[in-house]
Amino acid sequence: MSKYLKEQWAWTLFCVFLIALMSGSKVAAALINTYLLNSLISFQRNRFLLLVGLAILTWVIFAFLIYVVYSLRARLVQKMSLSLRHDISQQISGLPYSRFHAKNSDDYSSWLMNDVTMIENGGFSVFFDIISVSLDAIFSIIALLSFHWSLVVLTLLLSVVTIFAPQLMQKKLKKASVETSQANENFAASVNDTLHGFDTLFAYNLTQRIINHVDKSGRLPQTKKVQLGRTQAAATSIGVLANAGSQLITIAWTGALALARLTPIGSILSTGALASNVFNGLANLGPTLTSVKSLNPLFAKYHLGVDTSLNTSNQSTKSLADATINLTNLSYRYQDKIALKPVSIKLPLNSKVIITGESGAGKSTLLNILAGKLLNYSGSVKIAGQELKDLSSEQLRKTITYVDQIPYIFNGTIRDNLTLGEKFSDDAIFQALKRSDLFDFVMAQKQGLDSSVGEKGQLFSGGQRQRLALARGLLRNPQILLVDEGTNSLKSESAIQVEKQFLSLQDMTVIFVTHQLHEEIRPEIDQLITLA
Ligand SMILES: Nc1ncnc2c1ncn2[C@@H]1O[C@H](COP(=O)(O)OP(=O)(O)OP(=O)(O)O)[C@@H](O)[C@H]1O
Repeated sequence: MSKYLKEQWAWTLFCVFLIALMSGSKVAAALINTYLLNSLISFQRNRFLLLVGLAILTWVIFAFLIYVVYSLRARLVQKMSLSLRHDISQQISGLPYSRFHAKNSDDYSSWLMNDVTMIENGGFSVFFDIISVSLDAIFSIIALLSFHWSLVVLTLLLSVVTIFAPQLMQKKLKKASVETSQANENFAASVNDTLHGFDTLFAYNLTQRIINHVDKSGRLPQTKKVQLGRTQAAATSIGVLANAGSQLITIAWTGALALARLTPIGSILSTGALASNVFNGLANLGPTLTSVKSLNPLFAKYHLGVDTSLNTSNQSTKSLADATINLTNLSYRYQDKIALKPVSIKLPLNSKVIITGESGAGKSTLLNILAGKLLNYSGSVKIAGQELKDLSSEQLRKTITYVDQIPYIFNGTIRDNLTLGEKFSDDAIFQALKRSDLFDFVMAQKQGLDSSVGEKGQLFSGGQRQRLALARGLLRNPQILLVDEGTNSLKSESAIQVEKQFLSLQDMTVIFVTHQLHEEIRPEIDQLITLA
């Protein structure tokens, strides 16, 4: 966490300075009360009026500082959260393919949303709370010392009672909050399950089940929350009782000191409040420090050991000159399961290759290896004479483009989905759309390239989504284009047309995986590989 505080060190220091002023003015206001009463007792009217004015001024300054400190805190916390999110996303984006998929993508979203919110509330914000309560306690101790040393000793002794009294409920509180959190998790899982099944329930005219389910599964978390609320209320009552009792004892002791003429009588108005600052400060310090420390495992979780500078290392970033592919005894296994039996094939530059085979024969596995997703293969894959494992990821991306079997369509415009944020001219985009037979459809849209595709491309048909993904690949004009079942959603006639277009691409090696070989494209094929 210190990394993020250090990044904002100048503003953080300024904020700490303002918090010190805030604590100082709070304690000063309490001290003014002492002198107010003293001036009344000795009938000093002018001094009394002056002190009333000073008290008002101090409270106005205090209120103004609260506004400034809390606004600045909010800005600083947001800046730190932004930086933390940036670091986490940098770690995620630097993950190799297999490491990324070792986790569910929901886990990563949870890091970026839930965990960052937890750190924001339980770490960054709490840091300023710790400073604030500590300074309140320090200034109050100094003020008490100015009255009589015994008040400091008494306050510290009473602090022990105030700190430990609410802890009588600690065990019960812990149990109640674990049970509530568990009940919430179960509720969320159960609601998600029902909502994900909306289509099925709709098909059977049973969407009413959603209401019953939400009502029923929502009851337990409610009960647990009420229990938690009751335990929290009991802990608060005990805390308030201990605090008020301790304040009364302090006031009584101040009275005794005043009777013995050891402190001014007016101090009776301020020692209670000053002692309360110390009780609260010390009572809050322990739990807040624990809350900050409990975040350490979260920070450790994001350190995935990924060298995010890898992509910009001095490895070559040029595409390969002659992207001939040579596979020698290439095989792959998932743990003890063979996914691809050994194959040895040479695929010359610009050749048009179709890979077929039974389901499960390893067609997608072979493409995934060529796309650089599965690097722990056995045997050898050489591209332009270089082992695939040794190529930089940038070099690989510039040479090879992979079009997925189930392409992901982002919720944006047609242009966004094609360019993925990179710069391409409209002409290049149109060319790619023509090659994937989607040009006429896009032009018929009201806003052309800037028309929305809807969430996960739902405004497009399955075949159109696939053609959009093919156009995305073609736009990069790679030397090697890998297409996994790229036309399986298209009608036979359209599929043949798109496949022919692919196979006619002069300056590109095209490796096409398909279940169904259309006889019409056979003459265009240079190599037909059947995996067994
Ligand atoms: N992530 C994985 N973990 C374990 N086994 C896997 C994994 N992915 C694929 N396999 C297995 O590897 C074998 C080859 O799978 P692959 O997807 O390459 O076959 P395919 O020929 O493309 O099949 P299809 O034509 O049905 O898509 C299959 O037996 C499959 O069950």
